[in-house]
This record gives sequence, structure tokens and C-alpha cells, in this order.
Amino acid sequence: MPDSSDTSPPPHPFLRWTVIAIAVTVLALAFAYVAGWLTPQRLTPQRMVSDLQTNSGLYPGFRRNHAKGVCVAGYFEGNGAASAYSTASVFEKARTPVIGRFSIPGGNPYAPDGGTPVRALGLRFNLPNGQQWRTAMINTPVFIVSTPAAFNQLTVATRPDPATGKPDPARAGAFFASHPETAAFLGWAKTNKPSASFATDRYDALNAFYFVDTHGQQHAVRWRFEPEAKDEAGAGPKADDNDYLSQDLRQRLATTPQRWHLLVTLAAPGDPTNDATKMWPADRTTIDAGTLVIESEQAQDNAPCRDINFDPTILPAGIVISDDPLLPARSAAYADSYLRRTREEARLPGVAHADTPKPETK
Ligand code: HEM
Repeated sequence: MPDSSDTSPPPHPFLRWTVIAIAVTVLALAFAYVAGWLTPQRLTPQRMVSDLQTNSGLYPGFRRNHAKGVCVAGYFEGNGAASAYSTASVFEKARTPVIGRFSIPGGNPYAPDGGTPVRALGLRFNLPNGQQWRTAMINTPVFIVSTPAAFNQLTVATRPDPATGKPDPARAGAFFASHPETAAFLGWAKTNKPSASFATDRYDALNAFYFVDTHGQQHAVRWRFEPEAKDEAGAGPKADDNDYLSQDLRQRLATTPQRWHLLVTLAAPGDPTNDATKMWPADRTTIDAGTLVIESEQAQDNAPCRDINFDPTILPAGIVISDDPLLPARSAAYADSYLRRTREEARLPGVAHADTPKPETK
């Protein structure tokens, strides 16, 4: 029942409109802050990806890093050895289907394979319970920097000079001098020639993760895939051949599936989980958890790996991320790159889409 004794007048319409206006303004400011409009200097995933894009130039429909690559498919045969440390079903004695992508770094999908010694592998394991494990790895023993801010500073410091098409050595040198943590990676890059085959490289996740066992106990780990193929001695990229890596892979897979062993290293107390520039000592316990078998390859423009975001934070139950600050930054940057490239795909001639009718042949 309304209280008939309340004779106070209704609030003035001006007051009501003021309250609504304040609420709308606060909401708009919150959106603007999250979008980075109020703090243009703040490092956002969009800025990280735009800076990568500025370095390489814009190649619509392609990844803003690791743009050149090839799709692969196969399976992982777990052997049960890692099941004591993680409940993820992928480690049981079972076969899990895998979609993957080999790549080289940089935003130019037409870059020469011999232009960098870095090779990369992204994998997506489809577990039977609908969960997925995604990982994106490179063939170096450490990463070049340990924080997202340093990664962005590196991107800007190594931006090609429009006059020479190459990074300004003074600018790049100043960055490396002020970031001594880059020394281990640079030492590796100096002494390792570009390999002649994706099949003979090892691929290392570099970031630390935790395996979670049946008791809920966490174990800090790093993983890598070690190749069975070791036939690189004497082989080398042909100077005149831009795309030898995909040709080599096609030739090998035409006759023989290629195999890698998943090696999982367990940290000892005190080993850093938040710094991908630091290796763990070589004597740490390492488990061979099973074999990755790659059976087939396909050009990336129209194969399943094209529309996969190999976000390393997408993990099945039994694996969780560590405190490594690169991991959330990678997740956010890959998502932004993914949104840009998949939006552009719709406008690319020759790229098939489920919703694009096939052009009529005359
Ligand atoms: C803050 C640091 C990093 C940033 C901002 C960054 C950025 C990116 C971006 C924007 C992409 C393209 C994603 C897509 O469109 O799907 C990419 C791909 C990739 N990145 Fe990173 N990255 C970082 C660190 C790393 C590290 C530490 C590794 C290796 C352990 C790595 C390995 C890869 C690989 C293998 C791919 C290609 C995956 C694929 O085939 O789709 N990145 N990165």
C-alpha cells in the first residue's frame, strides 16, 4: 500500500537527468580507459600489434608476426610417463589428434627462409573431452626479452629505416646495450645458421607452466619437442631459394611421417618461472612424455591452421599458466592479430570461406 502520509514532492527532473548523465559519462570514461584513448602512451595489445605491423608493412589476411608458414596435421602418442604430474588426458597412453603450423618470425609472408635462424611450431591438441592444448614454440633455448614492455621496445628499436630498409644499428645497439638479458639469445643467433629443414629443428615453449596432478599439486615445467630427424649435417639452404623450408617438408612427408619427442623438464625449487631469458640448469629431471607424429602438410592460405590462434594460454585441465608476464601479453596480442587477419580474409580474393559462394566457372 502506498504511504498516503508521504507528501514530499517527486525529485526535480533536472536532478534525475543529472544522475543519468553522470552514469553515462562514467561508463563512457571506463570504455575510453579500457580502449587506451585516455592514456595513448599505455602499452596495449593493439599498440604491440600495430608496432609489429609497422615494422613489416601490412599484408592483409596474414598473421602480424610469424606470417610465413605452412599448415600440418598428425597426432600425439602419449606414453603415460607425464601422467604422474598432470591429469591432462593427452599424457595418457593414448593418441590425440593435432593440427599444427610451422613458421618463421616476422610479418612478411614472402620473407626468405634463410633470412633468420628462428623456426617455429604452433600445435593444437584436440583432447577427447572437448578440451584443447595450444602451444606456440620456437627453436631457441631462451627468449630474447622477459617482459611485454621490453618486447615492444625491441620492436620499435629494430624498425627498418625507410632509407636503408634495415634497422638503424645505433638504435638497435642502444636497446641491446640497455637490455643485457638479450645476450643469451643474441649469442645463440650469432652461432646458429638458418636450418635447412623444419623437420630437424627442436621447438621450445620457453615460458614456464605448471602441471597439476591428481592431488591438485602443481609442478613447474617447461616443454620442448626434440626431432628424431638429425640429417642436417652438410645440408644448407640454397642461396637462391626463398621457400626451401616448405619444399623440404613436402618432400619428406611425401614418403615418411616426421617425429618429435615431447620432453618435459621439471623445475627445482628456485628455478625462475617468470623469466624466459633464463635457462634452467641442464641437470633438471626431464621426462619423455610421448611422440608427436606429423603426417601431412598443406599451404596455409586455405587449410585448417589458417584460422587457429595458437594462444599459449589455452590449456586443458591439468596444465595452468605460470607467473611469466609474457603469457597474458601473448594471449592478448595474438587475439588482436587474429581479429585483424580474420576480418581481412573476407576481402581477400582466392581465399575460400564457408559463407562465400564458389565463383562460377565459365
Ligand atoms: C610479448 C611477447 C610476444 C608478442 C607480443 C608476440 C606476438 C605475436 C603475434 C601478434 C603473433 C601472430 C598471432 C596470430 O595472428 O595468430 C605471434 C605468433 C607467434 N609467436 Fe609470438 N609474441 C610474443 C612472444 C612469443 C614467444 C615467447 C614465443 C615462443 C616461445 C612466440 C612464438 C610465436 C609463434 C610460434 C607464433 C606463430 C603461431 C602460429 O603459427 O600461428 N612468441 N606472436
